[in-house]
Amino acid sequence: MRVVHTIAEARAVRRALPGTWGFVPTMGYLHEGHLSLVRRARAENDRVAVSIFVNPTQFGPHEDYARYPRDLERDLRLLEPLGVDLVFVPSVEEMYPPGFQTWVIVEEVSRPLEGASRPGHFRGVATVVAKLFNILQPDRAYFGQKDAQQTVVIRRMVQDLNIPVEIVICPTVREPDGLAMSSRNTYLNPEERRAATVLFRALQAAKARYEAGERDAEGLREAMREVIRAEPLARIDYVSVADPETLQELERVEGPALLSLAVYIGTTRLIDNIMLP
Ligand SMILES: Nc1ncnc2c1ncn2[C@@H]1O[C@H](COP(=O)(O)OP(=O)(O)OP(=O)(O)O)[C@@H](O)[C@H]1O
Ligand SMILES: CC(C)(CO)[C@@H](O)C(=O)[O-]
Ligand code: BAL
Repeated sequence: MRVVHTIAEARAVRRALPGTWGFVPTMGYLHEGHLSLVRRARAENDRVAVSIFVNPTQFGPHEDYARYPRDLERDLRLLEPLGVDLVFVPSVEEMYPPGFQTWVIVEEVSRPLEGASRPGHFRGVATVVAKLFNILQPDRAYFGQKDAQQTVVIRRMVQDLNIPVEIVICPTVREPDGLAMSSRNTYLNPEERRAATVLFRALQAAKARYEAGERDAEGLREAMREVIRAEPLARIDYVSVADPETLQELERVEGPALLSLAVYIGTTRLIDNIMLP
């Protein structure tokens, strides 16, 4: 497993090792969700690259960039047994040298949901992912369904900019009590950790109402809100029942629907989603 910090070294390793390349972009502090992407990439490609980069341009000025958890040694220990060929760990200066001024903006699908709550977030995500694709030139890239809007934004970018990479979306890995794995779960104290199951419980409540015949999208949103309001440590940022491709809010659920939500547990903001039917 080669661990490199510069773009020149990453390109050299990529060029030296023949075969198909799978790529898993991450912000590190790896958990089983990330590792599931790496295993899938390992199974489907001759070579696997992982990037670890806490990308400052996708964080708002009042977000958690500075305190985002980082532990490179632990991450490398977790990756070593998985058969990863290349780990790319650039510095901020390597990715954004002085004079940097070019951005990738995916317009419509970046606007609602996470984009509305985190202005500029998807500009940062799309730009860094485009750069990583250009540097590593993977055949396939692996993303988690947990960040559902991110998968829509990246797919759109790849299609619109003719980037020759296949985007593979992998299922959300959960804790036994349903909480979606996230590096941000480490911010939760024990009481908040118990309360954090409210995201998955809210999604399940809406799903149950759908299965009981509810097709009014507002009825499904209300089912989520009821569960979250009953949890004193939780505060709703948004609940959504949207078209999975356009991400526009639905009035009626006649076909596939993306149920998603963002909830503050104390000061920690968590997201989750499921697809219907
Ligand atoms: N529970 C999960 N199951 C499957 N994939 C996941 C899970 N959590 C994160 N991923 C995916 O791993 C990739 C890297 O995500 P990232 O490093 O931001 O992890 P994270 O734990 O989601 O962090 P955050 O705390 O920022 O939400 C993304 O494609 C993301 O969707
Ligand atoms: C795709 C990504 C690594 C870009 O910084 C990030 O948004 C993430 O971890 O999901
Ligand atoms: N979408 C995962 C990375 C982030 O929250 O900034």
